[in-house]
This record gives sequence, C-alpha cells and structure tokens, in this order.
Amino acid sequence: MKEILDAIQSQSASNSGSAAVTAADFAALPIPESYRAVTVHKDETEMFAGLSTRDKDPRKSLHVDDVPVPELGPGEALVAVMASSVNYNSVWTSIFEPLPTFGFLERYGKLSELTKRHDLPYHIIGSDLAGVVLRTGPGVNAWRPGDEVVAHCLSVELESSDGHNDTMLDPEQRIWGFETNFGGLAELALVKSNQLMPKPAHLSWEEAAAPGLVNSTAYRQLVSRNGADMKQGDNVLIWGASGGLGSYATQFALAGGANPICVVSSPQKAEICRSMGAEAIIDRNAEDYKFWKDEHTQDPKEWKRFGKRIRELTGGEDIDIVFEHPGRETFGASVYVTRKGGTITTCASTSGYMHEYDNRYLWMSLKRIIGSHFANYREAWEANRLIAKGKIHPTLSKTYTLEETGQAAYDVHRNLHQGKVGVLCLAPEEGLGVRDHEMRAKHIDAINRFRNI
Ligand SMILES: C/C=C/C(=O)SCCNC(=O)CCNC(=O)[C@H](O)C(C)(C)COP(=O)(O)OP(=O)(O)OC[C@H]1O[C@@H](n2cnc3c(N)ncnc32)[C@H](O)[C@@H]1OP(=O)(O)O
Ligand SMILES: NC(=O)C1=CN([C@@H]2O[C@H](COP(=O)(O)OP(=O)(O)OC[C@H]3O[C@@H](n4cnc5c(N)ncnc54)[C@H](OP(=O)(O)O)[C@@H]3O)[C@@H](O)[C@H]2O)C=CC1
Repeated sequence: MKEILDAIQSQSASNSGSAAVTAADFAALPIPESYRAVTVHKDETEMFAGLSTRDKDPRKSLHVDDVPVPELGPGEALVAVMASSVNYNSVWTSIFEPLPTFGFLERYGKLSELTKRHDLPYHIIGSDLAGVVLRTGPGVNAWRPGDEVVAHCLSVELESSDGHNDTMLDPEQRIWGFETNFGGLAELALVKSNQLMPKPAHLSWEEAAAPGLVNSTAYRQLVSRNGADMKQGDNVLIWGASGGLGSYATQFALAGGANPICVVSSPQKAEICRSMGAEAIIDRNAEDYKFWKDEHTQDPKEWKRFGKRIRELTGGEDIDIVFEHPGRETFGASVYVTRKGGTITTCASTSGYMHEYDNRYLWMSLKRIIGSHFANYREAWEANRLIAKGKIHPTLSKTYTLEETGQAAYDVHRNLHQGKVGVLCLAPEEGLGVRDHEMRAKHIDAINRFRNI
C-alpha cells in the first residue's frame, strides 16, 4: 500500500496530475493481498435488538478490518481511495435499519458467478470516493491506471431494456457500498467503470469526495426533468438546508435563480444558509413547530402556522417545490404548504417511512408527489461538472480518519454535524491532491464555508 501511496504522492509533487508517474507505472504497481476497510459484520445484525433507533450506536457496529482484495471483473476498476465521506445510507447500514444490508448482498450474489463475490459475511460500506485508478478490467477503455477520479454510487447491470432510457430504472439498479460490497470507506474500492468521473482539479481529495452522493441526488431531485425540473423564480422549500442533501439543494436553488426557503434547527445553521446567499430562513426549533399532537395525530393548525410564516418570507406566495427527505414528521406539512399545481419531491424518510397527509389538499389543488432516488450517470456527471467548474462547492465541515468512521457516522446519526463529514482513507493528511491552485484561490471562501463550524 505504501508503494501505491508513494506513486500517488509523487504524482501530486509533479503538480499536474499526469506527468510524473505514467499510466504504465501505475499499472505495474503491485496490488497488495489485503486492505483496510470499514465493515459491518453479518453475525452482529441483532446487536441493537430492543434499542430505539436513536440509541443504536454506529461506533459499536462499524469495524476497521483487513479484508482480501476482490477479483477484478469485466467493466470494473480497482481504485486507490484517498478519501471518502459519510452518507446517511452508511448510518442506516450501521444500525441495521430499516433492514440489515446483508439481504441486499445475498440477493445480488444470486445474479451471476461474478456477483457472488459480493455475498460475504462482512459488508464494506461507503458510497463516495476520490482516488486514483489502479487497475481496469476487460472492456474498460475510457479510464486508465493513474487517472484521478471520483466515483458516483449507481451500480447497474443494464441487461434489461427497462434501464436504457433512464438507468435509474434498471431492474438491477443498486447503490454501491450500500446494496453492493467493496464500498468507498476503505483503502481500495471496486467500482464499475461507468461510475467513474474526473476529480475536480481545484479540490483536495477529501473535498472532492464530499459532494458525490448528495450532490447528484439533489441535482436529480430538484433540477433534472426526472425530478422537480426547477425553474427561475420557483419558491423551493428545503428541509435540512445546511445538511448533506440540503446544502447542495440550497446551492442549486440559488444558482438556478430560484428562491430557497431554508428550514434549519439552529441559529448557527441559519447563519450558514445566509452565508450561502439564502435570505428566507426558518429555524424550526426556535419557532417550535409541532406538526404532530401525539404519535398518531397531526395538527393542521401547525401546518397553517408554518404556511403563514412561509408567506411572510415570500411576500404572500406559496411553495412551488418541496425538497422532502425528513418524511413522516414533515410530510403532512410539506403537502399542505405547496401551491396549487406544485410539486413535492421526496427521496427519503429519515423520521419514518409511513407518511400521512391530507389527500384533499393534494388532489383538490392538483399537486404532485414525485419519488426520486440517487441519479443516473448523466445526472451525476452534470452535478460533478458543476463542482469542477466552481459553480457549486463542497460543503465539507470536518474530516475523520478511517479508524474514526464510527464516530463520524455517530455524529451524522445524532445530527451533530454540518454539511458533509469526510473520511481520510489513504490520504495521510488533509489538503492533498489539489491540481489547479489558481482556480482554488478564486473559490477558497466558498470551499471553506462549512469548515470547522
Ligand atoms: C443514494 C442513497 C440512498 C439512500 O440513502 S436511501 C435511504 C436508505 N434506503 C432505505 O432505507 C431503503 C432500504 N430498502 C428497503 O427497505 C427495501 O429494499 C424495499 C422496501 C425498498 C424493498 O423491499 P423488498 O422486500 O426488497 O422488495 P419487494 O419488492 O417487496 O420484494 C419482495 C418480494 O415481493 C415481490 N413483489 C414486488 N412487488 C410486487 C407486486 N407489485 N405484487 C406482488 N409481488 C411483488 C417481489 O417480486 C419479491 O418477490 P421474491 O421475494 O419472490 O423475489
Ligand atoms: N434516495 C436517495 O438517493 C438518497 C436518500 N438520502 C436520504 O436522505 C436523508 C437525509 O440525508 P442527508 O441530507 O445526507 O442527511 P443529513 O443528516 O446530513 O441532513 C438531513 C437534515 O435534515 C434535517 N432533519 C432531520 N430530521 C428532521 C426532522 N425530523 N424534521 C425536520 N428536519 C429534519 C436536519 O437538519 P436541521 O436539524 O437543520 O433541520 C438534518 O441535518 C437520509 O434519510 C438519507 O438516507 C440521502 C441521499 C440520497
């Protein structure tokens, strides 16, 4: 592993990202037999039985193990991971909710001889990476050893016609590092080559690894015509506007000429949204919305109070698009505050997946609910391109080591974090991997906006 890191570091020293060490040099680097990876164990899926969701502690279930390097198949790439990030799907995996992820690996393993590799008693998790290609399998022509890359997390087989219009519709669509093995929270990762995208040159490894999953998801959910198809002037209600998804949704709304109405839970988070350029901000804690009277009964008066507050902020207008993900706790309110003909687009249910809303407000006002999930390759590419062009910026707040991933996931689970939390994998320290210093200097304040707060 040291040789691999040395090669990547001497690439850095050349400062161009390509000259010092050639593709042939990288291809000739020996691949170690094993590597360190963050895992959950199949024989521990019952360890939190009887505990409430909140009390399930990722620090107990996430391990750092030495694992064998998987065999490289056709259309695949083995990547040296310099940095990764924590996504909420890794929190779900670590608390074995809503299901242990081993069922996904078993099902995938039944598909073919090659996919059998994924069905193991340990699951290497993680759905983001920034790093360097070490090897490519047969049939890979677009990428070479030595290429500096980020990976998006859409894994598809594309044997069925169903996925050939929008690859998210492939019946064998999976999220890499959640529904497949060999994820990005590790020193090495196995991806399909059609997950690879160029690493933005002005960012460090950990900054480049941070946006991937959430940026692509927010792009499809809000901007793409497969999602809400946002347009200039739209009032966009963004839950968790300084969180993982929300910090990118807020940037997309601002960059696209829309009007984000940002919901957050503290003055500090409100300040972050303000510094991104948002003006309409609601602190849900300070204003103490209680959409539920008890576990089973919602309070429409509270939906109305929330709607009035939105009207105050918009000069009397209602919401064109709700960017939903908290789920059960907020969904009734989200449907209520949407304007006639407006759209509620949802990609998650952090607070519970059995939603309740008053359907009269949906059908009588011709509103639409759109389900959205991750992004196809093109959408992920476009989202990454916006990062590479400095139109959208990473929202990395803090970086942990691979050994500290349990703590990093705990922070996200307990909502103690801001924006995105990064993990250094092979990168020995923060700040490495920047190629375009001039462009970086131009955007440095925006790149650092979420740091150390
Ligand atoms: C990028 C990041 C993303 C995120 O962070 S997202 C948040 C994290 N993700 C989650 O929380 C989602 C976790 N996944 C799940 O909870 C489950 O994954 C699903 C609920 C999504 C699906 O459940 P399942 O049991 O895997 O799927 P079924 O489709 O219910 O299949 C079970 C059997 O039911 C059959 N079936 C499906 N649809 C129908 C139908 N309409 N009529 C009759 N049968 C049906 C199937 O074929 C299959 O059958 P057979 O077991 O024999 O293979
Ligand atoms: N389908 C898909 O493709 C994807 C789905 N997801 C899912 O989306 C969800 C959010 O992910 P991500 O943004 O990365 O997570 P984060 O935890 O980084 O951000 C979510 C934010 O939502 C707000 N929030 C949480 N719970 C509630 C609640 N009960 N009511 C109101 N607001 C709440 C919090 O902000 P505040 O406290 O400031 O209000 C929190 O910071 C997760 O469930 C994740 O699994 C994520 C990415 C892709």
